[in-house]
Order: sequence, then structure tokens, then C-alpha cells
Amino acid sequence: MNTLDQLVEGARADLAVRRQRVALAELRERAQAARPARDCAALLRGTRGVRVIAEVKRASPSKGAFAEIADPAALAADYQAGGAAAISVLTERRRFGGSLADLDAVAARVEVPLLRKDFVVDPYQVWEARAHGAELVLLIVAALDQPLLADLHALAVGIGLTPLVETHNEEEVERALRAGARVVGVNARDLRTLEVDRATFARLAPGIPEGVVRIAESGVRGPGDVITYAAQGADAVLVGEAVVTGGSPAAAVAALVEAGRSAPAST
Ligand SMILES: O=P(O)(O)OC[C@@H](O)[C@@H](O)c1c[nH]c2ccccc12
Repeated sequence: MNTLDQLVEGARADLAVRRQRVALAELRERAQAARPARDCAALLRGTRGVRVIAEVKRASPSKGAFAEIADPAALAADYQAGGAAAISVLTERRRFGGSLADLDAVAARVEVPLLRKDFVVDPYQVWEARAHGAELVLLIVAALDQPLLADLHALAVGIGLTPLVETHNEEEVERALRAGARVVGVNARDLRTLEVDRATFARLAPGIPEGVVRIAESGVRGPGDVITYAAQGADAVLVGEAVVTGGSPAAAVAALVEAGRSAPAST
């Protein structure tokens, strides 16, 4: 089984436990009581420069554990202070060390939109995202067949969430667009093999139409990579490891934001 298959299997097993504890009806009530979600596609579109989405990330399948993060809300507040346009919170427990409790804590502290980052394969998880304060939800094309991708996308949009639809090759971009994606992520890391190829964004970006938000994900090491992605047409970059493992997360984010702001527009 490849890594992505393992992650999806683990996410399904954890989901089965949560489903026993919290009924869908209860989640829906909490989702309806949540504050109104904003149109995050509009917020992320880089009319002037590239936006930065910073991620709360303790561990990864490729690196193992690399950051303690005892207080995810404090880290998120640092990201916000550094100028992050949105914050990604990993809620996958087994390999990334995240949880919905992290998402709750971050939601209580910051104003910027939150992305629920997980292996979403069931409508229940989309409702959970909204109930726990997210305004964006990750949908990974490689983990979903086309009807399920389209259904989850429609559900997310229907309850006010902005889906970030993650792709890794041309066929997945085509499927993302067919499902109605307005925000497309290009992951430089292949979740099946965990290999990073930073040329992926440049290859796929031309196939993502004008008007659809393009996000370069994974493997951003610093301001230089932000400038490169800006020139290739990125509206935003999604960065985890580089902003958690440096000394000051706020300063690390600020340096990326500054690079994104001053980067020459691609068009
Ligand atoms: O830590 P990095 O290399 O900056 O990557 C962040 C983010 O792109 C990565 O965590 C990620 C991208 N897509 C995912 C899907 C699931 C889990 C994690 C991810």
C-alpha cells in the first residue's frame, strides 16, 4: 500500500470512532451556529503579489516529528502577526500529530481564515471542518474518485466552505476543474511516494485557468522559492516545515510575505 492509501485508511478508522461519539445532526447544528464563512477564493487571489498560507504542523510521514508545538494557538497568532493570509491546521493524528482540538484552539485565537488539512473522504469530515471553525477544507483529488470529489466539493460550497482542491498532475487538475474547483493547489510532494519535485507547479499552472486561484504547496524553503512561484503565476504558497522549524515563526512568515509582496507579477 502506498503512503496516501495508508493515510486514507487511517483517517477512515479515526473517523469511525468520532462518528460514534458525535452524531452528524449535532455537528450540523454546531456548523450552523459557527460564524459566517468568507469567500476565501477572493481573499487568496494575489492581485498584488503572492499570499502566504502558514501551516500548524508537528510531524510528517517523510520527516517524522520535527516540532513540539505545545500551544498551536500561540503559533497561529505568530503566523497572523507575520502577515499570513490564512492558516492551515493539520488535523490528521497518526502521521502528522494533529487534531480537531488544534483547530478549535486556533479558531478561538485568530481572525484569518483557517484551512482544515486532513484526508477528507466523507461528508462527515466536511461538516466537522465547518463545526470546528474552518473556512477552507482540503480535498485531495488523488484520494477521491470523481463522483465523491464532486459531491464533497458541492457539499463544502453549500455550507459556506471554500474547498482547496489539491492536485499533483495534469489529469488531477482536469478533474479538480471538472468538480468545480475555484481554488486549486499543486502539491510538489507526491503523496504516494513522498518525493518532492518543485518543477510540478510550473508544469501544471498553465493548465489552471485565469480566475481560478493557484496555490503552490510543499517544499517552500524560503523567500527565494516564493519569488520563483510568483513568477510562475502562483496566487499563494502553502508552507509548513520552513515556518515551524526556524527560530521565529512570525519572522519566518514575515520574510515570505515580504518576498511575495515584492515579487513581480507573472502577467
Ligand atoms: O511542510 P511543507 O513542505 O512546507 O508542506 C506544507 C504542506 O504543503 C503539506 O503539509 C501538505 C500538502 N498537502 C498535504 C496533504 C495532506 C497533508 C499535508 C499536506
